Amino acid sequence: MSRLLLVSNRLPVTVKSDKDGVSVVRSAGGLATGLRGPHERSGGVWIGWPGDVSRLTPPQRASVEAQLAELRCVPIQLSASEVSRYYEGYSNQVLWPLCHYFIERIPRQDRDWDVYRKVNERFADLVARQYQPGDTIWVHDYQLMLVPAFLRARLPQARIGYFHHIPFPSSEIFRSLPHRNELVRGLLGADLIGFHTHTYVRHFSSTLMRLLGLETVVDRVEHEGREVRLGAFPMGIDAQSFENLAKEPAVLEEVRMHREKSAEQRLVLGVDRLDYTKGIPRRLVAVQRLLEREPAWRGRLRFIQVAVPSRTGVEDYATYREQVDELVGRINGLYGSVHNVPVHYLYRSFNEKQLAALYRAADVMLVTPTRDGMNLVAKEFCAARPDEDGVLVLSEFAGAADELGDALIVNPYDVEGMADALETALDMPQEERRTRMRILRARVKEYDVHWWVRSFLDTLEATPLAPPRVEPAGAEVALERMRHAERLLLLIDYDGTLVPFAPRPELAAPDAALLDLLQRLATRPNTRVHIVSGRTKETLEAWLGTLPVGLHAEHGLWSRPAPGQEWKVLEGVPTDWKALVRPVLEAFAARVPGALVEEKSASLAWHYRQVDRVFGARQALELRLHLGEVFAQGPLEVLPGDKVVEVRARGVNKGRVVGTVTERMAPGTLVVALGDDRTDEDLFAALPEGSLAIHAGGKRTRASYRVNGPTEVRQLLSALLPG
Ligand SMILES: O=P(O)(O)OC[C@H]1O[C@H](O[C@H]2O[C@H](CO)[C@@H](O)[C@H](O)[C@H]2O)[C@H](O)[C@@H](O)[C@@H]1O
Ligand SMILES: O=c1ccn([C@@H]2O[C@H](COP(=O)(O)OP(=O)(O)O)[C@@H](O)[C@H]2O)c(=O)[nH]1
Repeated sequence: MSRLLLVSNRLPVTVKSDKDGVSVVRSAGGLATGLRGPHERSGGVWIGWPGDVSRLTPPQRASVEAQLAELRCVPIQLSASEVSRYYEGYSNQVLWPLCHYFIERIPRQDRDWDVYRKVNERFADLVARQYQPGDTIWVHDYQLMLVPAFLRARLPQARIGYFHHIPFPSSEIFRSLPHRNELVRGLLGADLIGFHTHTYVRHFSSTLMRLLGLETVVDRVEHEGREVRLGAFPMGIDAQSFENLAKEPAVLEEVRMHREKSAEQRLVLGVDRLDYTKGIPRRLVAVQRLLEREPAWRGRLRFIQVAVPSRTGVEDYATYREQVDELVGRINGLYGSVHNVPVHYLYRSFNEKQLAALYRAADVMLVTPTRDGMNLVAKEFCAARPDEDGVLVLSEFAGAADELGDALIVNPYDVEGMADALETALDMPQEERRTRMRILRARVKEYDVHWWVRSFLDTLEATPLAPPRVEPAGAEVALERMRHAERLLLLIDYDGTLVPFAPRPELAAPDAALLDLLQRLATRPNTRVHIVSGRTKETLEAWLGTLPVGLHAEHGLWSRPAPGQEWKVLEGVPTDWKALVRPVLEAFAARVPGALVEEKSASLAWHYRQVDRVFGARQALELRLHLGEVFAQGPLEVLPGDKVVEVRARGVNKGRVVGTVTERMAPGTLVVALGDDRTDEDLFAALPEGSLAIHAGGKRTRASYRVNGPTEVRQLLSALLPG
């Protein structure tokens, strides 16, 4: 088992200071419990912020550090201003509302981005200092979205996982963020990116497509020559511990007291941080609605709402608190009596034991956030019900709803519907309560926090490590070999390699500098140049025909080895299929604005560069599936290219060119191939041993060298020329 380096904003500890000195106490939460075992067993460390220790004296600080080291925790020191801008500012006032669909709550000026970025970089520096080869790094949550990419730059070979604990919103929401691309690229530094639900994975995939044009194939995305995996790992709780608590005599005694106080009443419970995502006001209004429309429930219902103070330094939370206070007052004013009030509002935090007692005492648990990444309270309630009683009313917008379908699922925006669900829950026959609770408990107990940790780490361990990436120094090495070769044979692709992509195929004509470069290369001593392209022979002839280079069109179907010579075609390549395929491509072009069909002598291409990214990618996939089904065993190949789907006769590929041009090659010739897309991989695969393959771009490739697109290709080729 490799050492596990855990990285989170907060360390799983609390630093307490009193008259007896300072002590570092472990946190009780489920996440800390679930991760502690693997972390300690692996001999790894946990890196994060220990909280504000600025008021401690130097000896107290030394004591804290020693205690942290004992717990295998490595603290990062954050100044008060960093906490206020990176944590309270960017994390909690920008990313939090954004991911929970509250864009209107984001401040108009985003002043804290720079600090967020800087603190993320500091985290990465600290992790890199702790890292030893073979370690596994697991970064947690939205406060640290840039850390994976910062780490990847520092530790190209490291195994890095990231888990997003809050919702990942629809791409339509995410794209409203000014620094959206940096954040998404930050996550892509990881080998595995985990979310609670498939919906969040789907949102992240479409964000990748919309913002960066990256396509997810099943659960994989290619980015900068690496494969990044995405997955849904619904987080669980320490179910056994809640069950045990709920059976403890002291807890059962507390349960008895809760129930005794409301012997004639039904107990309804809500437990949340006081956060605007938790849907507390609408929940209160739903309770009010039930009392309003069903007088029989008045005096017979006791709603305990625990609201844990949270982010009290952020203004929105203070306003929200006032709103909740006011509502509670209004409902109690309306439906309270001298003997009791319907809403018991407790603005404070409870420990797990006290919570277990409340959970076990409740008849109905209301968990109705408007958005929630998972919601652990819902799961804790089930775990704390070994009596198989109690009804869970759960918002469809909590991640937990994907797993807990046997709860009463409600839309938290539909107040009337919530009042109905509350009434259904209160009236539910015992047998139904038991059946539902049994199923809920089975799920919560099996897929607990230990399962979650294991399944994420197992997937991360099974993810192939990023292949060693040849950075620009690699191109330097290639250049040295080219310079020292006795003879050079250059096989160069055109679009995406020598010229950048243009909106339409006919707009990618060579510029004067490129023509000059190719002319000078082709007349360099002992150097031969061949252009190997998917283009038609007419286009290559028109654009490059006067140069002293070999031309190979339509992926090697046509070849013209030198100027003045005849174009030769591969014999026996069928073209009769075009009449069948053309109408299909045309139909797809007609329904996809911006798409176009290009006809070549023995192939057809469906282009979608000018189509909306997400729609284009989907249609391209549909077209490929459709053609694949129709022509499954036929004489055709359907090739995905760069914003193009090409259909051509099977067996015609750029690899064929290699055989003909190297046939009478003089000894001491170094063959060098340069290309950017899938069709160039055929060329690379066919190269004789000892050749150089250079990929231009960020895709996965069999080439051993990589440069960054046409500008760097041209620089590399120019460096072969004198002066
Ligand atoms: O083998 P290549 O030389 O790389 O040619 C591949 C295809 O290139 C052309 O399409 C691509 O370039 C166009 C101009 O920049 C761009 O508009 C299009 O989106 C790209 O896919 C060409 O039209 C195809 O026939 C070639 O097969
Ligand atoms: O008085 C309280 C109320 C809640 N919690 C804990 O806080 C966590 C809340 O997690 P959840 O996923 O429900 O919501 P979050 O607060 O993370 O948005 C749960 O584990 C609760 O047991 C607590 O310790 N004391």
